[in-house]
Amino acid sequence: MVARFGIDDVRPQVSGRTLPAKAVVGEVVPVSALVWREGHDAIAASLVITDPNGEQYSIHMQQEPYRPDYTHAVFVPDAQGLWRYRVDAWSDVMATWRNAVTKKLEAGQTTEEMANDIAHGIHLFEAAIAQTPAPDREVLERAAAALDNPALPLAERILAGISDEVLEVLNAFPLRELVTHGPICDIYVERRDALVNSWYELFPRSTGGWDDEGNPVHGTWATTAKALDRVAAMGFDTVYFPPIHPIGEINRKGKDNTLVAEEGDVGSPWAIGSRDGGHDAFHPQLGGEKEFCAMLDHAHELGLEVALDLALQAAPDHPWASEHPDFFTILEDGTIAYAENPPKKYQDIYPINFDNNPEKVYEEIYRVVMYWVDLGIRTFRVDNPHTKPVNFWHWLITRVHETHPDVIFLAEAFTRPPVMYGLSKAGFSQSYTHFTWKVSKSDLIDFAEHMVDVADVSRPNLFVNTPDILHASLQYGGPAAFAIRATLAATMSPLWGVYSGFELFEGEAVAEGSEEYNHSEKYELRPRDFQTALDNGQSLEPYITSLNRFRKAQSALQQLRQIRFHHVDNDQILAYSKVDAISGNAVLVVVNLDPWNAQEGTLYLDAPAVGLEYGAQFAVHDLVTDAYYDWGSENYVRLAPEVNVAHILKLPDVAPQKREALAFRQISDHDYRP
Ligand SMILES: O=P(O)(O)O[C@H]1O[C@H](CO)[C@@H](O[C@H]2O[C@H](CO)[C@@H](O)[C@H](O)[C@H]2O)[C@H](O)[C@H]1O
Repeated sequence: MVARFGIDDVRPQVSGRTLPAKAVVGEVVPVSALVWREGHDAIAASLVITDPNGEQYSIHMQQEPYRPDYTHAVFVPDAQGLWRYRVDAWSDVMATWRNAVTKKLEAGQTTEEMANDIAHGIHLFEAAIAQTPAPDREVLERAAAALDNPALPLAERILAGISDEVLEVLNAFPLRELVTHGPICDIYVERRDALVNSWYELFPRSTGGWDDEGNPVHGTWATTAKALDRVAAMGFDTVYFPPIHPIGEINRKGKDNTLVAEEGDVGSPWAIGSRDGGHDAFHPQLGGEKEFCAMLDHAHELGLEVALDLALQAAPDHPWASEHPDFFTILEDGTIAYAENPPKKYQDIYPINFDNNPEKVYEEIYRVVMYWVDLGIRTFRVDNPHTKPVNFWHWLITRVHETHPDVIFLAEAFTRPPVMYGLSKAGFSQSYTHFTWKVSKSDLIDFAEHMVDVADVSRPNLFVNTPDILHASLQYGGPAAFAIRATLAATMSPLWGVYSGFELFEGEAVAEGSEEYNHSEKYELRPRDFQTALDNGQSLEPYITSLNRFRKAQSALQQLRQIRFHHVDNDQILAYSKVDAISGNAVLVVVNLDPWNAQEGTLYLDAPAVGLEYGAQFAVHDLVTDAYYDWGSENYVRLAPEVNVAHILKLPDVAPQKREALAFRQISDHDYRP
């Protein structure tokens, strides 16, 4: 249906409004729309918000000065749950009148010539007064009285009706005619940790240290608890454990992914299930529920959240294989096919067939998830979600959120963008990304700008490494490469992650051209001596701790919806700023992407992008070195990797009146989606 006024390209909206957009509590959510009408009369728009309790309020939307069809507003949800919003367009009769009388006055028209305008204005004020509560009403009453006073000079009468004071009241209590409702859009608001969080991955079984002969000892929940102290001290928020369940013995993998395990090989923890139990059981050497809960209590005391792995597959000796053969695909020869993620082969696991007996499979997985939720787990890292049906994930996440809306699901979806974003749309709170493979300046810029573009749909968790991904830049870049990647991940996105060993600069691949670690922890115990490395000054721990501290102190680094790149005349130096539209906090990050050589250049600051005037002179504070510099629009920068790979500069806070505009991403005419 064609309505009275045009309301197009309303954002955010996801999949034709069939799914909610994403936000978290306290996040600045920009809403925009194209709002238009015929002729020259004024049109205005309101953002009508409904919170999860059904309370409604409305925000006046701003028109872009030179493109009046483009309107925007921001709002900040303050509670978890499903929010709704709508853009309403309406005839702004007061603005139409203001525009007419201003022009006529400027053209020198007389009181007689403007008699109809004055009479019309008085009627409009009467209508506005009738709907405006005291004390604001009195502002309008005074203006109406002046307008209606023939003893006053014409200019004085008109100016009383168009004063800033009157405008302010009319913005708060607009006089709307021909109100046209836009479509209703949903926004699902999660807790803040879904957006702002730093993750650390460790294998609990590797926390046992060594015996007297120097052989690794299998970790327990008690040794894991001890390991958490260091993780918390580095400022991480979430510690993620690969699967903690019994590991299959049939087809168990040996060291470095060999297909035959030797005596004593511990196997891959993703090969879940054995005679000791399946997805709701503990690996017997780690300890049972009581010990696990003690570890969990300790984590919570440290302010750490524990994330578990949800890997929906089964070792051939998983209880499901005998109790629920209908969970799997039986081949013509009666065997079950092992799993693959081409070209990788997972000979030690069976993939689940979600279509054989969906009701039973779905319920069993829900039961497993709720077992862990009931023990106090609120975050799951989901293994390979892109190899399972998306409608299953939507069902599972929605069902879990019905009783536990605070549960966060991170999708390990290293896959094609439509699949990655499809999973996010279906309900995943966060997603792994292709960040590990983005190393050049241009790739990083494209990647980061794209993150902002899809912020309504997907929250990227930038892991610098994983047990599967040791990128070549870390294999050949030396310690500075680790510092560079950590800086980028920790400052580009409010979510970042580190897999253990990164701080020790572990960078040896199993083979030339491979991204697999040598002596991969996926197949053997890997205790680490973090303290000696730290004592010898051979650890990235202090820098990682600083990065996490900066992230907590600088709210600009806690938002995903805004990033601006600044030109540097050197392809090895990347500069970007981030601004928090609520506090005005602004940070500029300058990174040397070359781990081996000092790089220098001139940085041309896009001053308005950080709320400054062109040509402004100001002081910046380098959080990394604690140095202060005087900066302007052109700045010499030099970064030597053996000293520092980056400046993380605190800029002057953005003035309150400029903040909202910076939060709002300008839609270009090219970007217009009819
Ligand atoms: O397939 P991805 O690259 O996304 O990797 C994830 O899932 C894998 C399968 O669960 C997992 O692979 C590891 O466990 C397998 C099962 O035990 C084993 O066969 C593989 O050799 C081992 O790498 C991978 O670690 C996980 O991140």
